[in-house]
Amino acid sequence: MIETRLIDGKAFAETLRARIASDVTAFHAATGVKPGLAVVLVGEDPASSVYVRNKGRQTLEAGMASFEHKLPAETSQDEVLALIATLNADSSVHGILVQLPLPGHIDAQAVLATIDPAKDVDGFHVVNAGRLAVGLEALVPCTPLGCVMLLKDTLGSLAGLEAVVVGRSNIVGKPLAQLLLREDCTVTIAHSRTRDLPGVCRRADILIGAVGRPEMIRGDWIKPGATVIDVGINRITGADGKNRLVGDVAFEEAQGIAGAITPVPGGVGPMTIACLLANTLTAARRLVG
Ligand SMILES: NC(=O)C1=CN([C@@H]2O[C@H](COP(=O)(O)OP(=O)(O)OC[C@H]3O[C@@H](n4cnc5c(N)ncnc54)[C@H](OP(=O)(O)O)[C@@H]3O)[C@@H](O)[C@H]2O)C=CC1
Ligand SMILES: Nc1nc(=O)c2c([nH]1)NC[C@@H]1CN(c3ccc(C(=O)N[C@@H](CCC(=O)O)C(=O)O)cc3)C=[N+]21
Repeated sequence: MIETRLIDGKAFAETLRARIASDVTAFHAATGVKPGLAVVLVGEDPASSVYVRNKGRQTLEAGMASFEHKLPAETSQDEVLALIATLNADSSVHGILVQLPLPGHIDAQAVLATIDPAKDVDGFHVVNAGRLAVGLEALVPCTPLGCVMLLKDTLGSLAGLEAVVVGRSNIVGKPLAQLLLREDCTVTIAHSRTRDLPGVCRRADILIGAVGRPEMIRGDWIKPGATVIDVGINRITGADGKNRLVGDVAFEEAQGIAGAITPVPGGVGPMTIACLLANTLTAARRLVG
């Protein structure tokens, strides 16, 4: 039996936010500019509302300005594009985040393409995705960035390690695979058509769950001693009738097998917000020059 280490994303994120806050103070003193983050939320997704509220509070705590644009679900695509054009032109806004998913009548790719890549703190614009892919300086998606920070803190160098990323979305799986490649991992991206997923996962020194299926990754899919990063945020109703959050990994089963694992909540989620603030400061620095 292995003693499984808990990777405390919440504590790591608190330390990171404190460092960002002091960097913001120094940046403001040197330039007179307060970094500003604009968040655009279309419709009333309850999970998104929680995320937006947490982000807003932590943005202010970091000494940044927070601009929240909550639009009704029936807002037209043209209205959203017009708002983004206004934010692109607003010199007090250094970061723009459009909360996903958007309502079905809005083309998310068209919306993301309208964001000024220099203000694209989610790193979802094709310019930033392309720059990451070819190894140029880019704004990097927050969740993957947070995952790699936790991995490097836990393992030191990642060079040569076998990494398996389960999930290939543009917001998590694909950019995370790019970052792991940049860290010299040997990367496998698995998805819903992967054959023998348990066997593929068992090869991993670093196993990432980014699927969105509660506790799909079982204990016996984990190589003993592997480092497990659980990106999944799934709200389920427990046997007691109460709602709770679980990840994509069967956390209890992983105990005694994984070398280290992130919990849900308290793992990757808080890192996402901290990295969003870090990206906003980075964007402000580059925009102000
Ligand atoms: N902690 C955080 O900060 C964040 C957490 N999340 C959470 O991470 C999870 C993933 O999010 P996201 O990437 O947006 O999700 P998507 O739904 O966009 O992508 C899910 C991926 O998982 C794959 N998949 C689905 N079912 C299976 C299966 N049975 N076996 C293998 N692969 C499967 C899909 O494969 P295919 O492509 O073949 O369909 C797809 O590539 C969600 O729980 C989400 O809430 C997301 C963002 C931030
Ligand atoms: N444009 C865009 N960018 C995103 O980064 C983005 C998005 N859209 N849409 C939704 C997903 C999801 N997401 C989360 C971020 C933080 C927590 C988080 O802070 N979770 C905490 C608390 C969760 C709780 O208790 O409710 C935790 O896991 O400990 C969760 C989920 C970002 N996403």
